[in-house]
Amino acid sequence: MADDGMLLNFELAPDAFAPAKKIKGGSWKDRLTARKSAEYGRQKAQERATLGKTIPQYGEVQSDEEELILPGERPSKRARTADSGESRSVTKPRIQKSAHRGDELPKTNTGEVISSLFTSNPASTVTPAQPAVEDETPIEPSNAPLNDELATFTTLGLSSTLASHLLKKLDLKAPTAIQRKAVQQLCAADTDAFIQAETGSGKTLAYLLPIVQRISQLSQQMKDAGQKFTRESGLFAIVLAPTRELAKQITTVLEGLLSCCHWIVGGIVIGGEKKQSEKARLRKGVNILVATPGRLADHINTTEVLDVSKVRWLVLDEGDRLVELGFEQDIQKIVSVLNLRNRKAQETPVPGLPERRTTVLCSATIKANVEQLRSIALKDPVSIAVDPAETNDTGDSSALEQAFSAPAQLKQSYVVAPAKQRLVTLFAALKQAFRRKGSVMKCMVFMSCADSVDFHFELLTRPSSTETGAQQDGDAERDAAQTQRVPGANLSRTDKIPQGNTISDTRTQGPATAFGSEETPVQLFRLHGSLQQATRTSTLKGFTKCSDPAVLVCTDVASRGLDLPNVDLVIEYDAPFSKEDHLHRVGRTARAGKDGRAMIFLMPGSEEGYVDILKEGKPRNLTRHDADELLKKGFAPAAGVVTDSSWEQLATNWQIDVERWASDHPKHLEQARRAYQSHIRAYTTHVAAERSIFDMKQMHLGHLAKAFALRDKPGSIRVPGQRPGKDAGAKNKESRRNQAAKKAPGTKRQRGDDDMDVPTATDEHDARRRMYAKMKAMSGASEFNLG
Ligand SMILES: Nc1ncnc2c1ncn2[C@@H]1O[C@H](COP(=O)(O)OP(=O)(O)OP(=O)(O)O)[C@@H](O)[C@H]1O
Repeated sequence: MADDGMLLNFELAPDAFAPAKKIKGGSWKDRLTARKSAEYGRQKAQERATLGKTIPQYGEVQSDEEELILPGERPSKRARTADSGESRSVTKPRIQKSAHRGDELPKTNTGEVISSLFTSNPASTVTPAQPAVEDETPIEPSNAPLNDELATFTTLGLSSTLASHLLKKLDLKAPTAIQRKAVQQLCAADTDAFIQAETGSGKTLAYLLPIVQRISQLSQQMKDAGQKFTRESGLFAIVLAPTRELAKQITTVLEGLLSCCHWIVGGIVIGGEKKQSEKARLRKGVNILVATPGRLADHINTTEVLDVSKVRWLVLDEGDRLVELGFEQDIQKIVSVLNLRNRKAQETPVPGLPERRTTVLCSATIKANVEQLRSIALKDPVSIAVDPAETNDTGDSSALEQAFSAPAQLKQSYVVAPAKQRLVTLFAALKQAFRRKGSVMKCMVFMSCADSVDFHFELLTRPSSTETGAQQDGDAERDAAQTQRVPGANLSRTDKIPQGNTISDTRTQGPATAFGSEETPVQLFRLHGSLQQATRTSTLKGFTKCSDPAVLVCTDVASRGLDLPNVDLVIEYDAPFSKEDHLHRVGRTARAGKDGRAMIFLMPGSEEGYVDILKEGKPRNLTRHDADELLKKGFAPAAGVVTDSSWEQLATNWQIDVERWASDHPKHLEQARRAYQSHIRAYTTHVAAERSIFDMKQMHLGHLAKAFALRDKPGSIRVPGQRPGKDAGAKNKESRRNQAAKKAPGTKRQRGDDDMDVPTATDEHDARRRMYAKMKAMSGASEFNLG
C-alpha cells in the first residue's frame, strides 16, 4: 500500500511502461550507445514530467550535476584546488552575470554556479623575459637546396640522364647539403652508412638517388655482358619504413625517379593491403621494394617466389622509430635471411653486382636505441651528416644524438595555458590563424591519442549553435543532438540515432564549423592509426589536395617522414612523448627551405620546464604566448574592438556551448569521457627523463576535464571498455609506480600489473617501446597505431 502512495506522487511519462525496444545490429559499442540514448531520453522525459523542468535554451547555463550543490545538501568538505575558492554552489538556473576575472563564478538564476574559465588557475612559474614579439629578421633556411653554382646533380656522380630528369621533369635544380654528401658517398663506395639530417632536408632522395644510379649502372653492365635487364632480373634493393603512409610516400618518390629508366621496376608491400595482390606483383618481379618490416617478414616466410639473394642495398628509414615500434625482431629476421641467401647467390654472380650489401640507416634523429639496429644490420658504418663536426664521426650514436636540430627558418612558440583554458585557447589559436584569408593554408594539430583526435574532430565540426535540428547533410546523429536544443521539440531522440558507427570509422573530413567562416571556409580532417588503411590513405589525400584552408587533427602516426605540401602551421596541442618526436612533428612544416611556424601548448607549472628541452633543438627564435593573449585575439569581434570583459564573456559562452553540446547527447559525452581518460593514460607515457615535467601528480584532473567539455567529477568518469577515471589519479599512479619499482627489471608482469600505465623497466627505451605496444593493444589497432 505504501508503494501505491508513493506512485501517486509521480506523474509518469506516457511511455514509462512501454517495453524497452530491443536494439539489434551494429557493434556492441553502437548498441550500448543506442541503449544509453534511449535511457537518457526516458529519464529526461520523466524529469520534465515530475519537475516541470524545461529543456534549457541555447545560451542558458545548464545545471552542472557534478559541480553543483543543491539546496539542503552539505557543501563539499574541501575546495577542489589548494588555492581556490572554486566552484561550489547554490541553485539558480540562469546566468546572472558573466564570468569576469576575479568574479566568484557565473551564477544561474536558481543560484547554481559552474566552474569559471578564469578563476583558480595556477599562475605561470616563469616571468617572461621579453614581450611576445616574433623575430621578423629573415633567417637563411638550413634545409634548402644549395645555391652554390657548383652544386649540381651532375657533379655528384649521377648519370646525365638522371640529372637532367631531376632538373627537367622533377624541377629539382640543385641538391640539398645532405643529398650532396650522401649521393657522392653511396655512389662511390659500398660501405654501410648513417644518414642524419634535419627534417625536410631531402633524405628520401639522398638514399634513393644512389640506389637508382647504381641499379641503372648494373643494368648497363648486364647489357654489356649480353644479358637483358628486366623486372625478373632480381630484387636488388629494399627500403624499410615504419609506417604505411611513409612507405607509400617513398614509393611515389621512387616512381618519379624511375620514370626516366622505366626498365627498373619498383614495388611496395605494406600491411593493410591485400596480400594476394602483393604476392602477384612479387611474382611478376620487382627490382626495388619498399615495405613495412612486419609485412616483408611475412612475405619472406610465406611467399616462395620472393627471392632476396640479390639484394645489395637495404635502407632502414626512420631508424629510431623502427626500433621504438618494436620492429627489431622483424628486421633481425630480414637481415639474417638476406645474409644467408646472399652467401648462396655468390655462387652464381651477376655481372656488376657488388659483392657485399650496403645498409643505410636514416633519420632526422638518431638515438641511442639505434645501437640495437646498428648491431643487427650495420657493419663499420660511415656517418653522413651535414654538420662538418659530425662528418668524420664513425658512427658513434651518442655524438649524433647531440646533433639534431629544427630547421633554422622555423618559427617556434609556446603557449602557456592552464588546464581549464586549453580547449578554448586551441579554438582561439585556430580562429586567429584562419581569420585572414590565405595567411595559413594547412595546419596540423597533434594530439596524444586517437580518442582525443576523434573527440576534437567531432567538436570542431559540430553544427553551429544557431542551426536548428534539420541538418542539410542528413546526418541523423547531429539532428538528434541539435533537436535537444529546441524547446518543445520531440525528444524521442532514440529514433534519430543511427545504428552505424558514424564517429569512429567513416567520417574523417568535415567543415570546421567552429572556427571557419563563410568567407574563409576551413576543412577539418582527422587521422590516427585506428582507422582503416583505406580511410587513412584517402584522408591524407584529401588533406593534401584540399584547395580550401585545412586542418589535420592527428596522432603521431603523421609525425614521421610525411611530406604534406604547404603545411605552414603545426600545433602540438598535446606535448610530444619525447624531444625527438617534437622535432619530427614540427618538421612537417618549414620543409626544403620553406617558411613555417610551430606552436606547443604547455600548462603553467612543471610543464614550463619543457622550454629548456625546446631550446635543445636550437630554435633560432622561440616566442612565448599566454592564453589570455590568444583568447583576446581569437575572440576579438570582427571590428577588432576588444574590451577586457567582452573576450572573457565570449570565451565563457563558447566554453558553455561546447559543454552543453557534450552533455546534451550520450554519444558526445561518452566520446569526451573516453578522450579524457585516454589523454590521461597517454600523459603518463612521456619518457622517464621528462616525467618530472609532465607530472601526473601536478595535473588537476577536474580542470583538465573542462578541456574535454566535461562537467563530471574526475572519479566518476567511466567509459565502457576503459578503466575507471580514478585509476588515472596521481595517488593510484604513485602506488602502482612504487609497486612497479619493487619488481626487478625484466620480471614478468603479473596479471594484476597489466593495467599499469607506468613501465616497470628502468631502461627508458624499453619502457617506451612497451608503452607503444600497450597503446597499440589498447585500441586494437595495427602496427603503427600510436593512439
Ligand atoms: N634538391 C631538392 N630541391 C628542392 N626540393 C627538394 C629537393 N630534395 C627534396 N626536395 C623536397 O623536399 C621535401 C622534403 O623531402 P624529404 O621528405 O625527402 O625530406 P626528409 O629529410 O626525408 O624529411 P623527414 O626527416 O621529415 O622525413 C620534399 O617535398 C621533396 O620533394
